[in-house]
Amino acid sequence: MEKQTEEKIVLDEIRKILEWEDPFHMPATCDIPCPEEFRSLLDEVKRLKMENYDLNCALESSADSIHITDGEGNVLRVNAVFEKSTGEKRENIIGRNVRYAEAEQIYVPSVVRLCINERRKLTMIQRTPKAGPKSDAITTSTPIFDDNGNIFRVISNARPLNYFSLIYDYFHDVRDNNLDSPSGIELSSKDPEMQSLITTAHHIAQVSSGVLITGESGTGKSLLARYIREHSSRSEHRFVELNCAAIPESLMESELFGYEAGAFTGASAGGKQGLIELAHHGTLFLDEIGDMPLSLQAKLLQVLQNKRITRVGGSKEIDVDIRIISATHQDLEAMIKNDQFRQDLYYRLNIIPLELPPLRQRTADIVPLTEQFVAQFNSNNHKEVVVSKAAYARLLRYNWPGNIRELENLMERLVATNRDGFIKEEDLPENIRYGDLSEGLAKIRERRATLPDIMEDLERQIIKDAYQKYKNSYKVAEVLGISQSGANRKIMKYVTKSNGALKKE
Ligand SMILES: Nc1ncnc2c1ncn2[C@@H]1O[C@H](COP(=O)(O)OP(=O)(O)OP(=O)(O)O)[C@@H](O)[C@H]1O
Repeated sequence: MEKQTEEKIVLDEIRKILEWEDPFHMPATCDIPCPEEFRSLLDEVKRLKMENYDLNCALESSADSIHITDGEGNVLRVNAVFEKSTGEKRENIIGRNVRYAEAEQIYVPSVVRLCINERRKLTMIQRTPKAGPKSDAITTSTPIFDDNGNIFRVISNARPLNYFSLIYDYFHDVRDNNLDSPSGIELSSKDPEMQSLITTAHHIAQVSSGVLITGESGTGKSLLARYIREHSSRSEHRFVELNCAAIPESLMESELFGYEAGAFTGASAGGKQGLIELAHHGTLFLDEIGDMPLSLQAKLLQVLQNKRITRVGGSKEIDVDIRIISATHQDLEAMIKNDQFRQDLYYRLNIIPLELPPLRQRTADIVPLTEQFVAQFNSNNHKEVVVSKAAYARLLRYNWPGNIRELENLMERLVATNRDGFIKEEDLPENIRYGDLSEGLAKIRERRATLPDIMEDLERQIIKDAYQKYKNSYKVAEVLGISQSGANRKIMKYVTKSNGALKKE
């Protein structure tokens, strides 16, 4: 056969394959009269057609909305879920730029646009004002680079937020207010000061400025740091934590900056990345920053200024992009006055100060937090313990020097050791039932109680306790060293009032 005729036959065949709608019944190529090399070309075209069919099926049957653009943000492809969730027909969006979609409120902000600007993979919540809040979706846009480092494609996939709430409901039975926290860090409060702090934390999560969290031990500084990270655009990247008080000074430098092979005796042969390097593009949480030695404070300041580090024993400078959240229970300003903390570093770290109030100033949160912990430990221990009203009253009066951690630990112990399903006043430790002298003094200082209030409180507890134990006023009088009539009067005052009539002795 003539070469030209052969080529025509093959070209016709290729056209047929490409136009074939039903991939399962593509034309057979074995009986086409042509040389072997052309036949294998036809087979390759068939294979590509089939592969394209598979990819289309994958795209169209994906549960996520899929959206593909070129490097300029011009939309090339979207799938059926995209059409369904945005209400936009594909022919209306394909060929247009993502800025059009933003201007038309189809999706805002365009994660593709931000991804092209920042030249990195981004995950963010993308709102869909035109289609309504039900279609707001968590969207990941991934840039694909060509050999010259230019963005060639941006592939985005999005899943509506209500999908995550379904999963949440499945595991937690009930929804609560904290679903906006993607990986489940919950921060809620009934205390107005704390509520405004949570709102601020939410807002400032988006910027990369340094945050300094202050507050007494156990107030939730680490939790707040994680919460900020979770709501930031860095949430896809690492959250690296260093407790400056928990690591010896001699190790802290290599821990933070890493080291090159053979930098010091005992250094591992291949060298090691430091925490700052590990946190590249992410968040570095420096807990107990007040314990960072002065020499390292100077080095940390350099990192913040130059955005570069050099490993211990190395000379190469490595670029780093980190956000630092630091926390302390110490008074850094006093430390600056005593030359224990560098003022210049303090200003760098403290661009956004967040002060966590102690639990004793967030009394509105004591009951909800107790309920939350009891529910959590009930579920861990397969129990259904509840807290009595009187016990709550005690918890509310206590000074909570150990803050939320103390409350959490106490509830863990009380639930685990509980036998009758009821946490009563007398199950609480003595310091909570009676308070201690310093608690009383603090209350007086803060004008939350007067001396007579505190004395009466103490007396009430002592009488109630003794009566509960001995069940009659004679014994109470004897044990407490008071007259029987005095004991009777006090029992009438403190026990009868709350318990109804005194039992006949
Ligand atoms: N708002 C909150 N809701 C529920 N649990 C909380 C809350 N805040 C703190 N906690 C819990 O209290 C405990 C102490 O919190 P965290 O470790 O964050 O405090 P901290 O201020 O960093 O303590 P430290 O100063 O000792 O490092 C943790 O177990 C944490 O999960």
